[in-house]
Amino acid sequence: MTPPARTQAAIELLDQILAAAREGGAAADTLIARYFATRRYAGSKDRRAVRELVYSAIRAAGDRPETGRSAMLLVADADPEVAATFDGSTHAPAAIAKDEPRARPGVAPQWLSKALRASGLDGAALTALAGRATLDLRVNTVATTREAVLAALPDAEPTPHAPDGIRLPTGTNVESLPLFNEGAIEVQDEGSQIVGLAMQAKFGERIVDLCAGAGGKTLALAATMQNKGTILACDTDRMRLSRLAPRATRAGATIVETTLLNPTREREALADWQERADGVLVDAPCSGTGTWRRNPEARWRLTPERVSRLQSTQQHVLGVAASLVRPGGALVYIVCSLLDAEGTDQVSWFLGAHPGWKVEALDLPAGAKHGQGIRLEPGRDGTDGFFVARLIAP
Ligand SMILES: C[S@@+](CC[C@H](N)C(=O)[O-])C[C@H]1O[C@@H](n2cnc3c(N)ncnc32)[C@H](O)[C@@H]1O
Repeated sequence: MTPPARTQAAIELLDQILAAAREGGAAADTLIARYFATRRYAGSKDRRAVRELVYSAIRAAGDRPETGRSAMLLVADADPEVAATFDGSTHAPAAIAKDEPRARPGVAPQWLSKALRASGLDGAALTALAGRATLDLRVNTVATTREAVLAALPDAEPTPHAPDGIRLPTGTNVESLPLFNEGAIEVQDEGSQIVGLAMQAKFGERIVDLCAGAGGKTLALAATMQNKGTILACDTDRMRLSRLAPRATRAGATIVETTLLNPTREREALADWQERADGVLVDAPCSGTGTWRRNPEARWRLTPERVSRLQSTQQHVLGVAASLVRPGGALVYIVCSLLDAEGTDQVSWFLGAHPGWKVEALDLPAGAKHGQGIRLEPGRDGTDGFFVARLIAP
């Protein structure tokens, strides 16, 4: 593909991504994969270049743009080489017209930037939310050591904060590495590894991972527990939860059981666990404002109504979790969001609704105190954004 044809392909893809953001359709990565599945003439360099253009345009536009072209013009404004590809030739975008409208540049839609500022993020800390993510993995210490993995992977380096983390060059095909297939490594952002440490899971304990999804944090807990004890991994999403069992098998995490929950009827399925868990992890469904480095188009999908619905779900899940914790046991609340409405405010709500519970101070390898817990920020900590708090039952 010629450089102008790559720009045109990126514009077409952006139009599809915008439509999906408006209508709740597929994620950008899925749309990019589908686009190239039917365009065999595009080689790997073309795909990489188009993908890079698409993501640069997504990162540049704060509000959801009207058209893909208006977003790509932001990239052209910053890069003369891209501007030169708007030459009107065959398969190229039309020449840029004088005063042609651009998408609004910015970190996020205005209502969201305002809410993030009110949550204490401004300037570089705000801009970093839509920056670029590193490729981090967690070493499965049940199977091996970080030193052994670093010795086997010359391109890898230790992550700066997480004790079992390694970092690989972005774009590394992790699934093709023998260590991955042997269960020695799992892709997991360094921030996700760090907030999981707040559970302080110990050898032999009984832990519930209430919102386990495909088990990213479940597997880390199993490793911390040296694969001794019990972890009950639950979720309401059958598809996500079904991905956990094969991952656990690969990692040799034999202490993990799974339970599919019916939303609003979780307590029936968890009747045997009432007040019996040493710890309950609530990695709650959230707006994901801390993960825009990976899904920058998620900024265009969020609405105030959606945040408010998520807050209700978070409170509901926190209530279910509280009923499972034994007296003196711990509830760890995590969101990959930097909005106080989903983080520290939810802890305040919980303390008001559950008399006798106390917040316990956390000492984690990164992050800083924020309200009732600890916050990790992409700008300061180089991780995805997270809020985490640890609560102790009366
Ligand atoms: C942030 S994700 C979990 C990610 C996962 N813990 C990890 O480390 O990869 C939140 C999960 O909560 C689940 N969820 C939503 N409502 C729930 C409910 N009422 N009970 C349990 N899980 C729920 C979602 O399906 C989603 O998988």
